[in-house]
Amino acid sequence: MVVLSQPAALNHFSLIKSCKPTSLFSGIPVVDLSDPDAKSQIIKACKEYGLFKVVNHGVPLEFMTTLEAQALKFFNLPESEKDRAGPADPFGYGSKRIGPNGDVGWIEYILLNANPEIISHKSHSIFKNNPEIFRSAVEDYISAVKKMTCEVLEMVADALGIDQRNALSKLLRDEKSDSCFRLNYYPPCPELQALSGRNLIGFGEHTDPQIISVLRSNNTASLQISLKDGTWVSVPPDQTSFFINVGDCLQVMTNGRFKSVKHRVLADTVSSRISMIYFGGPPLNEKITPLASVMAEGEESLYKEFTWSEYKKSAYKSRLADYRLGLFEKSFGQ
Ligand SMILES: C=C1C[C@]23C[C@@]1(O)CC[C@H]2[C@@]12CC[C@H](O)[C@@](C)(C(=O)O1)[C@H]2[C@@H]3C(=O)O
Ligand SMILES: O=C(O)CCC(=O)C(=O)O
Ligand SMILES: [Fe+2]
Repeated sequence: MVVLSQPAALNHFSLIKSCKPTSLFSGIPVVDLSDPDAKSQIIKACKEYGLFKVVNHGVPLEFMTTLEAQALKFFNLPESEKDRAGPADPFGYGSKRIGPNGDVGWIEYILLNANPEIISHKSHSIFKNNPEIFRSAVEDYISAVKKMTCEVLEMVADALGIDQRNALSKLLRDEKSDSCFRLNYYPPCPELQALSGRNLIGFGEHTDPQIISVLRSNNTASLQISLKDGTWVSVPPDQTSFFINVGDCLQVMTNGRFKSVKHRVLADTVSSRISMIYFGGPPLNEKITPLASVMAEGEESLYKEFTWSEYKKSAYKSRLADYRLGLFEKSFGQ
């Protein structure tokens, strides 16, 4: 038997993986939201990649940099202080463990309900021991990103020929919208150098369960997506833009036309990564089913009927890399 020796910091085997070297992918679609043709470019990107970058998005740069600085301040606190805002069950501060079913990553994070009333609540566990400026940076950022996301969803609805332009955006604007927000911090891991050829998993491969996810990160090229042919490629970072990806619900609502993209993050030896992601989700009781106007005549839904609450419950019983939509697919011809 060959025993691989491993630095103590990495004594969790499932953090280490040998991933094929990836190249920086130059094909990520870039959509200028002020371009009159933006909506058709978005549709094309959602079908081909399930991910695109947006520029001219209207979110003030200052909101991104202020939140990044506040988040770094938090992640640089002593562990004992950060732990006062944990554990993540699912909301709160978490370290290494992702979700309730044994997934791990080289990561620290804060997961929050994105509802403005919950964030502004005085006794919020994350903010009660942290400066007020942190809370207001989160509030400003989420509200601007949510507005931009709703505009993008309105362009999507328009381009899909849906009568009601707000058919998708109203799910995020609903006061019962089950959206969440995540601040991820991936510390550098110098010990990784000793493990030549192997990689350290920051956030393992998965798809996002919600409708849409909007990510902003610092300048690290550690986010990867899986292309249609299964090849993993690295997403060239851009700290002034957003990367928007299709979630499982939007895949279902377009009856599989849009792809919920598989993605992951690998940690680095020298650079730390910080990312902030808004996950736009529907109210819990919302039925997730293909939108009538996207369906061709006689086309059947590829999926069984379910509510977001049912899907979410099932997602929280799954492991990160599981193909969660599989349980909800109709099996034809069997
Ligand atoms: C392992 C898990 C973590 C996760 C819930 C799950 O059981 C499966 C989906 C995971 C995910 C991925 C996207 C988002 O980061 C997230 C908040 C979500 O809604 O689904 C996480 C969940 C989590 O970290 O709690
Ligand atoms: O941190 C990142 O860049 C991506 C993390 C992610 O995919 C997630 O939180 O769902
Ligand atoms: Fe994700």
